[in-house]
Formats: sequence, C-alpha cells, structure tokens
Amino acid sequence: MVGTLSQLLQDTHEVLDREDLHEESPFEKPTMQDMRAAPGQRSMKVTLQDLRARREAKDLQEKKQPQVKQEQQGFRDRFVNLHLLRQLKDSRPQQDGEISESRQLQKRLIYLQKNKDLHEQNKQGKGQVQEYYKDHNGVESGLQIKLKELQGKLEQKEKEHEEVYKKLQEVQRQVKEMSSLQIEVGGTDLEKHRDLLVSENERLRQELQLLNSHLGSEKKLEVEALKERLAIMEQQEAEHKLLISSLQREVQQKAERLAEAELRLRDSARERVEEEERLNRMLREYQLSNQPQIKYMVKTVEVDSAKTKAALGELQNRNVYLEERVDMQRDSLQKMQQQVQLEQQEVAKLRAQVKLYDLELDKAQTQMVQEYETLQVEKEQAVAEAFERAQEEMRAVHQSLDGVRKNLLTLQPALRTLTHDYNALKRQVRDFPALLNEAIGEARIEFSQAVKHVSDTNAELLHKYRKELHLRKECHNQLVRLRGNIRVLTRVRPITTEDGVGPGAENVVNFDPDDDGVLYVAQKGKEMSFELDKVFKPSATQEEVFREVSPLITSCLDGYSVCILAYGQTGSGKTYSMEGIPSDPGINQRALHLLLSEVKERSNSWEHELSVSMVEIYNETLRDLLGSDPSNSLEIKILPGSVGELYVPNLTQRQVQSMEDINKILELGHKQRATEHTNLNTHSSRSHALLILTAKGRETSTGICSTGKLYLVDLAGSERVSRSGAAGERLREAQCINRSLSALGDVFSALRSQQGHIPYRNSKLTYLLQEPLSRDGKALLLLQVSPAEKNINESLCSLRFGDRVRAVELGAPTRKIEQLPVNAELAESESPVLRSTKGTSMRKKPQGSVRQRTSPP
Ligand SMILES: Nc1ncnc2c1ncn2[C@@H]1O[C@H](COP(=O)(O)OP(=O)(O)OP(=O)(O)O)[C@@H](O)[C@H]1O
Repeated sequence: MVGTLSQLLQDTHEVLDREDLHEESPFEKPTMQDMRAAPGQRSMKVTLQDLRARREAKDLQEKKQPQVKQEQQGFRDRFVNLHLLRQLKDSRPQQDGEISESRQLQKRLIYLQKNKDLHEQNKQGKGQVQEYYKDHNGVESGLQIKLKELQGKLEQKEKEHEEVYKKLQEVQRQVKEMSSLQIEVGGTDLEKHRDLLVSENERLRQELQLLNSHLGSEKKLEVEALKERLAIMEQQEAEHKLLISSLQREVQQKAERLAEAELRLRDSARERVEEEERLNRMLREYQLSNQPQIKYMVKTVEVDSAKTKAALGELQNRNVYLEERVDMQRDSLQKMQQQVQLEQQEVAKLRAQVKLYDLELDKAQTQMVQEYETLQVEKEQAVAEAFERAQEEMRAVHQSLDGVRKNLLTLQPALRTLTHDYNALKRQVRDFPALLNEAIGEARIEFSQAVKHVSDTNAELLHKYRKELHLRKECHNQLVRLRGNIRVLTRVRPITTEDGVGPGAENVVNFDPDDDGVLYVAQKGKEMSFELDKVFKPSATQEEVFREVSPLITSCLDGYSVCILAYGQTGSGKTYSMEGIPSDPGINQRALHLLLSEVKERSNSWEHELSVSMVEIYNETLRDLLGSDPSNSLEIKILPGSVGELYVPNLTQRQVQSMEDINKILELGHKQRATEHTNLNTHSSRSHALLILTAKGRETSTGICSTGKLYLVDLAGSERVSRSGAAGERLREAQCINRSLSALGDVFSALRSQQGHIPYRNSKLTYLLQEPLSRDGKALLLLQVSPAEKNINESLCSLRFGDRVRAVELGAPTRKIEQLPVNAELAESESPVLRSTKGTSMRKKPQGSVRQRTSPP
C-alpha cells in the first residue's frame, strides 16, 4: 500500500515537473481570479477568445511565476500531505480513482503527444508525396526529352537514308547511262551483267524501303504505346493528386480538430491545476488558521472535508466529464489514427503503384531503347550492306564500264568504218528519192514512149487490120456480088422487159470489137462463134441497119429484083427492123423514102414510077393488105405470053410519089395485117408480111426501060411448133409458117447446092419470092437474134440458118431492061404492071426486052 502511494506521488511529481518545462502546457497554474471563477461559468466548449484571454492571463501569471512556483511547491507539498492524510485516515477509494484518472490523463497526454508526432510524420509524408510528384514530373519530362532525342535521331537516320537513297539513285543513273552506252555499242555479255546489276539494285532498294517502313512503323507503334501509357499515368496522377488533396484536406481538418482537442485538454488541465491550487490554498488557509487547535484539526478537516468532499465531488464530476471528453477525444483520435493509417496505406499503395509505374516506365524505356538500338543496328547493318552492295555494284559497273571502254576502243575503228558506211548509205538514202524520182521519171518516159510506140503500133496494126478487114469485106462483098451470094446480116436486139428477169433474161451473145462480122454465143459454158456479113449490136440504130441495106434497095431502080428477108423467132425484132416504130421507122418506110429521093435525084435522066403492094401469107394463103377485102385469097400465076413470068392477079398496086402516099399505104397495110397473140409475144405476127415495090424506069435519052422489084419481107416467127405451145388454130398457123420457112430453107439449100430444080413452088412464100431468090435476083437475109439466154436455142437455129444461107450463090444478078422508042411514054409501056394499077405483072421476058447481067451497084 505504502509502495503504491509512494509510486503515485513520484508519478505525480514527475508529471508536474514535466509540465513545468512546457510553456504552453495545459497544466499551467491558473490565476487566483481564474480559480475564483465559478465552474458553471466556464463553458466546456472553449472558444479561441477564451483561450486568448487565458493566455493573457497566463502572461500576467508568468510575471508572478517565481512566487507562484513557490506557492505551488508548497501547495504540492500540502496536497501530498493531504493525500497522505486522506489515504491514511480516510482511505477513500475516490481519491484512488482520482489518481487513476490523473494517470489516465497523463497517458492520454502521452498519447496525444504521440498523435502529434504522427501528425508531424503525416506532414512529412505529404512532403514526401509532393516530392514524389515532383520526381514523377521530372521522370515524365525526362521521358519526353528522351522521346524528343529519339525523334531527332530518327530524323537524322531518315536523312541518312535519304542520302543513301540518293546515292543509290545516282548509281542507278550511272547504270542507266551504262546501259544506254551498251545499247549504243551493242554489247551482249555486258547487257546481261547490267541487267543482273539492275535487278540486284532494284532488290536492294526494295529491301531498304521495306526496312525503312518496318522501322518507321515499329517506332511509331512504340511511341504511340508510350504516349498512351503516359496519358494513362497522367490520368492516374491527376486522380492521385485529387486523392492527396482530399487527404490533405482531411489531415488539415483533423489537425484542426486535434488542435482543438489539445486546447480543450489544456483547459481541463488548467482547470485541474486551478482546482488543485484552490485546494492547496484552502489547505494552507486551514493550516494557517487552525494551527493551535491541532486537536480539532481532524474535526475541522472533517468539517472542511465536507467542503472538500463537495469540491471533490465537483472534481469527480469534472473528472467524469473530462473523462468522457477524453474518451471522445480518444475515439476521435482512434478514428483519426485509423484514417491516418488508411491514408498511410493508401499512400503506401500509391507509392507502390508509382514504383510499379516507374518500373514499367523504366522497363518500357529500356525495352524501347533496346529495340531502338537493335533496329538501329539492323538498319545500320542493312544500310551498310546496301552500301557495300552498291559499292560492289559500282565496282562491277566500273569494271564493266572499263570493259565497255575497252570494247569501245576496239570498236571505234569498226564504228568509224560503220559510220562512214552509214553516212554513205545516208547520203545514198537521202539522194535515193531524187534518184528514184529521176529513174521513175525516166522509166515513165520510156514506158510512156514504149506504150505510145506500142499503142501507135497497135493503132497502126489495128488500122491496117481494119483496113485489111475492110478490104477483105470489100473483096468479100465483091465476091458476094460476083457470086451472087445472099448477104446475111444479123441484128441482135436488146434485152427488153418482156424477157423478164432472172437467169433466162441474161445476155449470152457477145461481139468481136474489131470484127463486126463475128458473133459469139455462149451456151453451157461453151462459146460458139458465127461469121456473118455484118453483125448489128443491140445498140445499132435503125439508120445504121438501113444504111447497110440501102445499096441493095436502090438497085431495084436499076432493074434488079431485090429481096430483104427478116428472119428470126417470134419477138426477135423482125417487125421492129422492117416496120419500126412511128418515131423510129424501119427499113420499109426508109426504103420507100430513099427510093423516092433517089427517083427524084435521077429525074434528070430517068423517069421512074414507084408502085407499092402489100401482101400477107397466112396459112399458105396470099392476102392483099391494100385491097378492099383482105380476106380474099390471091393466086400466083404465070403471066400469059411470058416466059414463066409470075404475076398476082387482082393484087392492089399503089403508086407512091410522096411520103404521105407511103405513110397512108403502110398504115393501111399494117392495119389489115393479121396479127394474133401467142404466149411468146403479145404482138406476134403469125403471117409473112411482104411489101413489094415495083420501080419502073425509063432513061429519057436512050429509051431504055427498067423494071426493078423490091421485096421487103417480114417473115413469121421461126420458132418450133413445140416451143410456141400452140394448139388448134394456132398449131395450124405454126405448122404453115414452119412449112413455108422450111420451103424457104429448101430453096436456099437447092440454090446453094446449085441444083437444077429449085423448089420454089413448095410454098406461097418461095413461089412469090422466086424472082429475087433466083439467079437473076439479089437477096439479103436479116437475121434477128434475141440475146436472152432462154431464147438461145432459137437464136442458134437462126444463126445456123443464116450460116447456110450465106453459102448460097445466086450468081451475078441481071437487070431487067427493055429498049423502048425514045419518044415512047413510060405509061405507054406494054407492061401490064405499068399500065394497070390493079395487079402486079411478073411477066415473062417479052420480046425485045433484055435481061442484062451487070455488076452489082
Ligand atoms: N433493135 C431493137 N431496139 C429496140 N427494141 C426492139 C429492137 N428489136 C426488137 N425490139 C422490141 O422487141 C419487141 C419484139 O419485136 P418485134 O415485134 O419486132 O419482134 P418480131 O420478131 O417481129 O415478132 P413476131 O414474129 O411475133 O412479129 C418489140 O417490142 C420491139 O419494140
């Protein structure tokens, strides 16, 4: 027990001594005034004003400090004594509680002191955090500087690459120059080597580009990753800053609260000290006032102890209150401690994170640096390799260039000779056009001269040939005349619309351009030629045809019996040639017109009388086309008293003196001509039409009379019966026509073979044409030919017929003349023909009349 008390006293002294050392200790001694102040007036919530007032009071107290200290010491002693007394006499447990409270207060004070230390530490922590941030910022700025350095290095490397690339381009250019040189020189091995170098160079360039792109892309990626990391870290830093600022705020708040708590503790300590002082004072007062009555001391003490008890009760209450407050403070301190711990943990975490980030950053940086270094090394290696290759290539190029130079040196003489040759050739080539033009001009001149010569020769030859031909013709004609051959002319009509279209209407007849007596007919790929006296092309006019026959026509005025026969198949143009069309008349009208004009011309020496008859032989009946009744059949009879001279009784004979007479007669005859339509020709004539002109003339000076006759015959169609498709009446017509035509053919055959008997009487036609077709007459056959392919057989028949007729020799013709008295009138001639307008006389040779053989006109 005694040990415990002594321990307590020692502790109390220690505490009191320790508190004395602190100027602002909460256990400073209160002034008397303070002590006197009622406890109820002292608020538990000590404001700062109160604190200031107390401090001022404290300052005042300090002035009295030595004295007070002495008093305190005394009071302490008294207090100790009092305690001892209490413990000894009363041994009250309340005092023990007070002491324990004091101890607790002391402990709390220690705790608060520790808390203060913690606060200091916290402050230091904050400083450390700020330092960390500073460091972090420094690291970041360092990284950025490093990044900038790296970028600078990259740019430098790129520049180096560009330089290398330029060098490569220069090498390529040199290689190209070399290749051009080689092309000029025309090397072969060098070209291969050059191609290899070029391909190698290209490959290197591509590799370099690939490396560049690879390097650039990797670096870019890394920089981007670093930037991303930096951004994240910056974000985290901002968050941490926010956290730290909030923590700082909290720490500040807590520090403020701590300061408040300290103040309160001081207040409570001061109050306690004041209370102690007051108690000491009271004790001293007691001691001073009650020293002689020690025996009553116990009683007084007991009396006073009541007060003391009350004071103690108050103190106890106050202690309880203070204890509560201390508990509260403790709680708050605990909380604060916990918070501080949490914050410390957080700070530690943050530090760890920051360390981690630092590590990561360092790692990334080192990795990046390593990668960069490796890339740098690779790039340098690649560049070095490329450079080496380029150098090697350059060396090779130089070598090849040397080779080329050598080649050039060796090739130079050859080149000189080649250049010389080339220049010579160039000159030749340059001069060549002029030379060529000159040569061409000369050749042209020579050629044109040769052509001209040839053409001249040809023309001459042609001329000679034509002359010869003409002569031959003349001779032939002469011969024909002398022989009395029947001339055969051929007229080919043009292709008409009636021929239709298609292969059947194609032209199969061709002509010889130099010989107008030759005609070619193509049949089934074969070409047959026919030689005739004259061939008229389709383009031949009526005039041309008439011109050819006109000499024969006029010969009738000389007393000849002349016959022109138009022969050919239906539609071959017989009527067209003989009669013609109103706008373009044929032989008949032209002949009459010619004879009229000829008579006129000869009228000085000759008197002529022209009379015309028109007959038709239809179905072997002779009809008078100018008669009043054309249906009457005429007969051919021998003129009585003549030598076989034939005549046609009752045949109408009309004199013609003008063209009007001719036109009227022809119109009448044409009208009365029996024409029928067949399926071959819409205007087919199914009869033989004859225009007989009798020309009686008398030479006024000599009295010689001539009687000439002109038979213009438009024969019926010569086509075969089967082809005409005729039947019945048409068949009979066709048969009659064929019979008469075959009779004509027979006559020609007989004449050709110079038979004794000529079968004139086999048909009306031949019988009527006996005189001109006899040896005394002249005959001309006008073969009408159709050029259409469908008529080729009939055309060939006609041409073959003409060929046969050509061979007929009638002999030299004879004029029919008679000598009459000079003063005799032509009309007084005994000739019945001349006397009568009715009936044509084909009399026998009268006495005194002479048939004079003469040359043809
Ligand atoms: N040279 C020609 N130029 C123009 N047309 C012609 C010629 N020859 C004949 N023709 C025409 O051919 C057609 C038949 O001619 P044309 O009547 O003269 O034949 P044809 O032989 O007399 O017949 P047919 O025996 O039936 O009387 C006519 O339309 C005629 O105009």
